[in-house]
Amino acid sequence: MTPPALAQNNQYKRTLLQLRSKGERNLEKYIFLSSLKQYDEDMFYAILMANMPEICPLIYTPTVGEACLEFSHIFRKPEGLYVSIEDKGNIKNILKIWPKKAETRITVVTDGSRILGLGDLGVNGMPISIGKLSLYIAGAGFKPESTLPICLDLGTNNPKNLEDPLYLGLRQKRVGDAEMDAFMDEFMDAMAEVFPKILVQFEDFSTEHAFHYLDRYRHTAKVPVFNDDIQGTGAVVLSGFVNAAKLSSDASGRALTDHKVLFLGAGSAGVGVAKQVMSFFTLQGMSEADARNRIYFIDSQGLITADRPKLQEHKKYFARTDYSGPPLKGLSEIIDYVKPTALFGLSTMKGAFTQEVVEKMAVLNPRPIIFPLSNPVSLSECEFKEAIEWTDGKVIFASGSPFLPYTYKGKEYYPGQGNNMYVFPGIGFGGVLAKCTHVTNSMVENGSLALADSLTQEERDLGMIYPRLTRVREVSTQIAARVIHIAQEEKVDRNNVLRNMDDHALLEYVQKRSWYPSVKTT
Ligand SMILES: NC(=O)c1ccc[n+]([C@@H]2O[C@H](COP(=O)([O-])OP(=O)(O)OC[C@H]3O[C@@H](n4cnc5c(N)ncnc54)[C@H](O)[C@@H]3O)[C@@H](O)[C@H]2O)c1
Ligand SMILES: O=C(O)C[C@H](O)C(=O)O
Ligand SMILES: [Mg+2]
Repeated sequence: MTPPALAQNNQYKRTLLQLRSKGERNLEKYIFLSSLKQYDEDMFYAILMANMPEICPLIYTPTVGEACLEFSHIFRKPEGLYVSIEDKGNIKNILKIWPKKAETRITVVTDGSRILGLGDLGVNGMPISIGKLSLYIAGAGFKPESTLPICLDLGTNNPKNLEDPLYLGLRQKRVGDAEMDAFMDEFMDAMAEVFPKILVQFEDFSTEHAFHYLDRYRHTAKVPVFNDDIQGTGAVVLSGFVNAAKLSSDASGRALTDHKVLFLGAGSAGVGVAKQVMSFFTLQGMSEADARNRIYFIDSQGLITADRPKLQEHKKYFARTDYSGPPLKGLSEIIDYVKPTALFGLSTMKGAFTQEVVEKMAVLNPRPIIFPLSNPVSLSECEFKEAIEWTDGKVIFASGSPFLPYTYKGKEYYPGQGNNMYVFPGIGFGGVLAKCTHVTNSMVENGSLALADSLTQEERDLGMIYPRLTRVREVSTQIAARVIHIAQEEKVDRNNVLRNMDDHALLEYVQKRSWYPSVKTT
């Protein structure tokens, strides 16, 4: 008989106590949880799932950013697969080393070149792939053995890495584009051969490569592919905007079609979000051109206009053709010109939403929508507390990284977390269960709308625009079911068993296929 002191529930409480005894030392908590995952996976997921708001920021954003910065120093044991440029010509054999080939269904692949807003971290980006896959398991119900974290080592341009004697990756500068293309083509072919049932999520590639490889593979690869920073972020922000715009319009009396969105930051995330946010307008009957017209972009040089010489390809679509005055540079003057109802930050510029900027938004709008989405929290364009105080509690807020609720003038306010973690687990799970051949735009868009619809009345009454993190499994199930439905409509599904199921039956099917840890937490 198990002695009472070793009963599973006590071991759960004991492990939590050990974790919490580390106080504010979040990186140590990350290391503790990472070791726990390696020696008692069930306990790790039980703790994560039962304490999502507390543990998620430790294994994911923002602490995962610290873990990446320190990865070559805190590394204990490999948890994923590294594929290096030196493996070129032999990638298939490297992939075959992975022990659980038959079970593998989902991978997160990064090349470490743009980790959160922290820049090129090389193979120190591996914790991003690991953290995202932990959320695929806890958030959606993938079986742990079906997940494969991958970090590609194509060199690094970060001098800190190159000088660090403990750096785990290749000590060389990044290879050029032609060499990278050839490597990626071989890698993608090998992935399809070794893991024919896999769905590939690209993560934290630098902006040009993020767009390039999504375009290159999304229609042609033999396995389904999506880019989380472009499409996942687009989906999560569209969802938050759908709910925020209604709240804002209720206060202002403005039509939903009158919203205007100003973006600070025109990288893969900003442009990905804008493309998705366009469907907010087109779903209300606006033309593509009119929807695009509701969106303005600022990059490091100011308002993006079409007459700017040498404009990067991914910025051209949203470049304004209706402004011809002297270049507008400062955020504050651009707000005066645009008069936006919503301000989104994907700029990696800490504090860019200053008091002046936020107050201006509150003068223009009875309920301004302000989303500082840059990660980790140290790069957030503004803090929740600031946004509440500077708008006298009127702001509709979502940030990329988590903030705590804040009490202002006796009322408690809840920040939204506009982080792709709310959607990628459900989109991936739906895609894999449907055995989809491709991840289509409509699957992503509907995943987003399912998230927007998932708010409970209690959450709506509190003015929330995203569901509570404690409900992420339930919400991912709804997203996954909707994604399967759309995959069927678009005929990219291959799972005949699901074809005749109605929405209720699909939801039940997804629930039944979700994995849970066996450890009891209560
Ligand atoms: N919330 C989420 O779920 C989520 C998802 C993806 C990315 N992000 C975050 O978005 C940020 C951007 O990611 P990215 O891939 O687009 O990176 P990126 O580096 O390609 O883009 C940054 C953009 O910000 C602009 N910028 C830089 N300095 C500026 C300044 N002073 N003024 C105005 N614009 C400036 C750049 O010109 C560029 O257009 C990162 O912090 C990332 O963590 C958040
Ligand atoms: O990793 C995150 O927290 C979100 C996003 O994918 C990012 O790159 O910032
Ligand atoms: Mg990312």
